[in-house]
Amino acid sequence: MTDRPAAIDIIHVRKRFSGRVEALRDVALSVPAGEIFGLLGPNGAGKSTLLKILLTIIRPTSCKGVMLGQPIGHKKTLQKVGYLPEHVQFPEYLTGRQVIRYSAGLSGICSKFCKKREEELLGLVGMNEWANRKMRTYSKGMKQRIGLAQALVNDPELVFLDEPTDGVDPQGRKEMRGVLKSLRDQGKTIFVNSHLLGELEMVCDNVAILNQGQVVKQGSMKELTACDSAYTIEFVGELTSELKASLASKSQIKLGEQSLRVERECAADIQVIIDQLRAKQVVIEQITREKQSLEDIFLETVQGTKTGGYRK
Ligand SMILES: Nc1ncnc2c1ncn2[C@@H]1O[C@H](COP(=O)(O)OP(=O)(O)OP(=O)(O)O)[C@@H](O)[C@H]1O
Repeated sequence: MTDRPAAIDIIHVRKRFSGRVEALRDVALSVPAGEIFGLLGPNGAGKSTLLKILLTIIRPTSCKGVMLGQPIGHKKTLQKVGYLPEHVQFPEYLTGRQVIRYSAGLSGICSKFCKKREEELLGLVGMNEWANRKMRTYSKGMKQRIGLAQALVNDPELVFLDEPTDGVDPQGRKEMRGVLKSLRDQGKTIFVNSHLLGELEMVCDNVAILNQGQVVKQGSMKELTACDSAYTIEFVGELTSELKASLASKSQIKLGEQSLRVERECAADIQVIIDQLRAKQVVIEQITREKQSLEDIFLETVQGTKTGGYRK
């Protein structure tokens, strides 16, 4: 986690539903302000329940902490918050533009500013062209885009997005990532719930993994994915048998056909290895840092399985 002040800092969050389902068991989370935070977890982990507690949609069994400097549940703070629910539904007889206008009205935005805001938001989510068509004619991805626009209508400091890219095509997902990054650049905090790990990996600064109602891992994307890292040096040319033997003698170095994999503990030796290769006129094509994918970390944490690393 970074040293930024927390937009959300919570401890002892518990939720037991009446059917005795323990959806959250003593959750503690810290979400740095001005960053993109991803909450991931398998189905039923408790992600939506946590979001709904923060938004006061459901009552926690216990919850301590603050959101935007105020205790959780402080109603006025919610005026600075935006929310895109999972499976968002809007009246089918409204157009996309009308949905945004309606949300602006609910947020108390005066009609003078409403028109300008409407245009800005439609542009931001790429829906200008279809703004005057009715919701019933929209694809799932288009509905999600309008859902995102309505979540931003009050220019929130903190935005909660529950599965925002559900049903959105690859182009739309790319655009959505662009929107999230531009919101972060404006200093906003974005809290995304998702099980699309690849999506989160591309956009999040920090993540937490929730499993069976408990946070099982939390940290910056950089810290988490850097574990087990190694370097791969790709080269063109023949290694002399003497150099091969010298490299192979080190257990942290694995020699491939035209590549070398150097474990992280041996990273300080990389410069020496590069010098050795160059001295033998071996051309170095590229040096890449290997890291764990979010999927590896997720599977390792949640299921105790591992699928192997990938390069970046
Ligand atoms: N209103 C409710 N009454 C009883 N149990 C509930 C209620 N809402 C959720 N639950 C249960 O709480 C647990 C957590 O559900 P939640 O919807 O928060 O999970 P999730 O991580 O968001 O899952 P998904 O990824 O499938 O959306 C699940 O076991 C769910 O069945």
